[in-house]
Amino acid sequence: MAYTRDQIYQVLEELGIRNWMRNAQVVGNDIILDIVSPSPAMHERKRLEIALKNAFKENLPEANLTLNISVEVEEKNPNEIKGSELPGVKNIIAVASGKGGVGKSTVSANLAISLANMGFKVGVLDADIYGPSMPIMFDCQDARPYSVEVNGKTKIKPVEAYGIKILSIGFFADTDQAIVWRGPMAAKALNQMIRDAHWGDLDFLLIDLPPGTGDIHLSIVQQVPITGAVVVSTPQTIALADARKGVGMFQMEAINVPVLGIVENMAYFTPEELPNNKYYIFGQNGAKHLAEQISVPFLGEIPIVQSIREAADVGRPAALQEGTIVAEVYKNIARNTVQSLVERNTTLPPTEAVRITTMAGCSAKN
Ligand SMILES: Nc1ncnc2c1ncn2[C@@H]1O[C@H](COP(=O)(O)OP(=O)(O)OP(=O)(O)O)[C@@H](O)[C@H]1O
Repeated sequence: MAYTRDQIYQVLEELGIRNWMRNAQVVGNDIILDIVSPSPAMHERKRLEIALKNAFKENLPEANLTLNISVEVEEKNPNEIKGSELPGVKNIIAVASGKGGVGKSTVSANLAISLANMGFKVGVLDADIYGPSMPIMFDCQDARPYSVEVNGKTKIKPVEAYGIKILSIGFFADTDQAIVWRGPMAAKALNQMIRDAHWGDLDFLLIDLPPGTGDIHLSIVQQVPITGAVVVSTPQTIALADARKGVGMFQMEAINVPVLGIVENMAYFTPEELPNNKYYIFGQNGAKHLAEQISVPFLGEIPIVQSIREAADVGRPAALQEGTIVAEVYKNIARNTVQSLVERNTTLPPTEAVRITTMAGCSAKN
């Protein structure tokens, strides 16, 4: 069987690394590929090699593949924004955690509501392919996104709940199906949700990432120009170790996404009958200290509150209950996030930063 160049491009396209190819020679089944890795790190080149071999084995099973992977590190502007911009979307914030179950999705949902309460136009992309929770948290499990014609192209119209535009893999595939997807397939589905969506005008698109530091993360940071990342952790030592890795991933030379800050979730518990008592179940100030140690902003702490869990389960994020202590806590984190973002945006064209400055009532520190 003779493979074509187009088939090779297709495989690279699906992996999101089409532009890393420098040369391809195809003679019948023999394929020789020259690929450049943007990272000099050995383990990343190894990971790239494995991903390529697996993808070719799956898509072009007869191919005799020879891979020449070299390193080509671009000179980077520290404030560079990667990927092509999403039309109408001004800031893209990735919400990440190293460890699973620390409350990343709950923080994403409530941060979205708090930003909307501040007057921003907000969207949420649930990229947690293996455990999409936004449909439940926004009480729209049964919703299905419509398609709309935009400039002659068919686009996906995000579902809307509480004024937030939402897209989740949960709207398209049942969770069991999504779980068995391999990296490139999941990445492709995500890319489609990002690129083929008609988000309209958004001040913020929050991307709720899966826990950990894996292929999905790499794929997203390559596909979209992420303005900054928020990392969520509990104060517990094992969660902090993973949060540190999460921050490290964004700060890697090849990824280079500014970290807007760390949020400490489940910081303490206060029983209703003892409102002045604080019990530091997972340890005290762990995430705050981590933020200080690695010199990233600390965005705030969220206590363990039963109503936060209940609100998530009934699909009405707790931040919607304006005037409550919980809503204030999230509002404070939203303000600190915007503040951090404004500081990050000072190096972008002034109109962007000025616009956000005016709307949030926050200003950049000089
Ligand atoms: N501050 C809080 N107080 C009480 N319960 C909370 C709080 N934050 C999160 N929870 C609850 O903890 C559980 C885990 O939260 P969530 O699903 O947001 O975590 P996650 O980090 O996104 O998980 P995953 O690893 O599955 O993506 C949920 O039941 C949620 O309702």
